[in-house]
Amino acid sequence: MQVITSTEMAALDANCEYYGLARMQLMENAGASLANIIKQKFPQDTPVTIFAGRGSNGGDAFVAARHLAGYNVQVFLLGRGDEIKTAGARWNFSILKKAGTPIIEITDSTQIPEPDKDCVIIDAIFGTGIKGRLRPLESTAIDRINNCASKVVSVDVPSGLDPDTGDFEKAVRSNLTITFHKPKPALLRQELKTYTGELVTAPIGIPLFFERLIGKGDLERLATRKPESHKGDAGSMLIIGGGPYSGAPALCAMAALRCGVDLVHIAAPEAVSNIIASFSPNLITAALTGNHLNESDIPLLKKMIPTVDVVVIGMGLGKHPETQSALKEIIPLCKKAVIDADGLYALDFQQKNYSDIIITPHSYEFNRITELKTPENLNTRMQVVTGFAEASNTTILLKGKTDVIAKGSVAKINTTGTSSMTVGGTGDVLAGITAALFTTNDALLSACCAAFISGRAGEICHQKYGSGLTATDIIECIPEARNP
Ligand SMILES: NC(=O)C1=CN([C@@H]2O[C@H](COP(=O)(O)OP(=O)(O)OC[C@H]3O[C@@H](n4cnc5c(N)ncnc54)[C@H](O)[C@@H]3O)[C@@H](O)[C@H]2O)[C@@H](O)CC1
Ligand SMILES: [K+]
Repeated sequence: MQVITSTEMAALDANCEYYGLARMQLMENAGASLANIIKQKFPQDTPVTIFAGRGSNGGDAFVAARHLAGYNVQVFLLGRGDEIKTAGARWNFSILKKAGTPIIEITDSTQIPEPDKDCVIIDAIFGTGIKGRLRPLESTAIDRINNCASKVVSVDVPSGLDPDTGDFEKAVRSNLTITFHKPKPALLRQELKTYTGELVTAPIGIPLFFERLIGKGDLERLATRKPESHKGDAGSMLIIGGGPYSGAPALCAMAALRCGVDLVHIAAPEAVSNIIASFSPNLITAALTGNHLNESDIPLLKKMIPTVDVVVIGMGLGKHPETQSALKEIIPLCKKAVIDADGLYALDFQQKNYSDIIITPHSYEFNRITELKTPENLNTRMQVVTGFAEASNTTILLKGKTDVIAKGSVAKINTTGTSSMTVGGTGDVLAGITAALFTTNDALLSACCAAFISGRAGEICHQKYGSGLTATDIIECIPEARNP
C-alpha cells in the first residue's frame, strides 16, 4: 500500500489549490467522508463528542458535525474560536455556531470534561500539523480521551502521533482512524496498532494525476536563504562548457545567478573564456587550454571540482573526441552534477560510480544515449523514463512539450512552457536553473522545480514578447516564475 508523508501531503494540497481544487473542497470531502463512515458504524442514537484543535484537522470535524444531521453532536474546541488557525476551519466553525450546534470553547485544562462513556469521540485535535512538545491543554485532552470507555474515531491520524516517524510523547488510542487520500507512514506500523485501531483510507477527491503534476507546492519545499547566511551558503557551482560555442555557458550561468545561487564559476577553453567573461561582470571565468576541452585540462578541473557544490557539464563543449575522452574522466570526480547537451554523450550508464547526477536530455538526445525510443504516449513515456532512471541510478529531466522527470520509480510531469521556447539557449537556461537549485536541494526536487520555473518564466515572457522571446528574456523572468 502506498503512503504519503506530511510534507508530500502539504505540497499536494498546495498544488491542488494552484490547479484550482480549493482547500475548502478537500476539507468538505474529508468531513463528509468522516460523517458517512460514522453513520455506517454507529446508530443515530449514539451521542457524538468532538474534541477539535485549532487547525484543519479540527476543520474536518466541524464539517462532519454538519453532515451528521440527526445525531446529537457536542463540540469541544481546545482554545477560542478566534484562535482558529486556518481559513477553512474558521469558516466551518462559524457555520456550526450559526447553526446552533452546541460548542464549548476550552481555554484551561480544568474545563476539559469527562466524556460520556456511551458516546463516540471524534479525535480532531491534530493531524499532520503536529509540531514539537505537546502543550498542557492538548496533553490533558489526550489523557481524558484515553481514560474514558467511549469508542474513539481519529481524524486523519491519532492525535499526538507523528504521522511520518510514529514518534510520540502521548497519543490518542483510537478504535478507528480515518485517514485522507493515502495512509500516512506511521499508520501502517504494526507496533502502533493500539493507537491507530482499524484503519480506513477515505478519498477526498484529489485526482491521482495531481500527484504527478509539479506545481507551487513543490516550489514551497525548496530550501530558503537564511538571514544569517554567508557567501556561498546559497550554493556554488562550476560550469564546464564552451568551446565551439561561447553563449551557452554564459546563459547557463546567468540563469543560475537569477535563480539565487551565490557563486558561479565557468571553466572554458582559453579561446572563448574572455568572450564569456565579457558578457557580464557577474561571471567568474577560468581559462582552460586550447580551443576545446581536452585531457591537459584535467589537473586544473580536479582542483576546482571539490570546491563547489554542483558541476554543470556540457553546454557548448562540442563533440571532439579529445573533449569526450576528458569528460569520461571528469564526470566521476563530481559529487553532484547536471549533465546536458554534449556532456551527455560522455556518460557510461554501465558505470555505477556516478554519485548524484541529473541529466537533462530532449527526446533526440535521450534516444541516442539510451538506445531507447521516446514514446508519444505520456504514460508509456513515463514508464520508459522511470525504467531507465531506475536502471541507471540517475535523475532524468526529459525535456519536451510535457517534461517528464524521474528518479528511481518516481515520475513527475511538468506542463508549464510555451511553443516559443524552442528558440536557442532555453536548454542552457534550464540546466542553469537545475544546477542552482541542486546546490541546496535533492536531485528530484531540483529537477522538478527547475522544469516548472523555466516553463513558467517562458509563459511570462510569451505574454510580453510572443513568439519573439529569447533565452535572455526567460532569465529575467525567473524571479517572478519562482513565486507563482
Ligand atoms: N493537506 C491536505 O490536503 C488536507 C488536510 N486536511 C486536514 O488538515 C490536517 C492538517 O491541518 P493543519 O496543517 O492545520 O494542522 P493540524 O490541524 O494537524 O494541527 C495544527 C494545530 O495544532 C496545533 N499544534 C501543533 N503542534 C502542537 C503541539 N505540540 N501542542 C499543541 N498544539 C499543537 C497548532 O498550533 C495548530 O493549531 C490534516 O491532518 C487533515 O486532517 C483535510 O482538511 C483535507 C485536505
Ligand atoms: K486527529
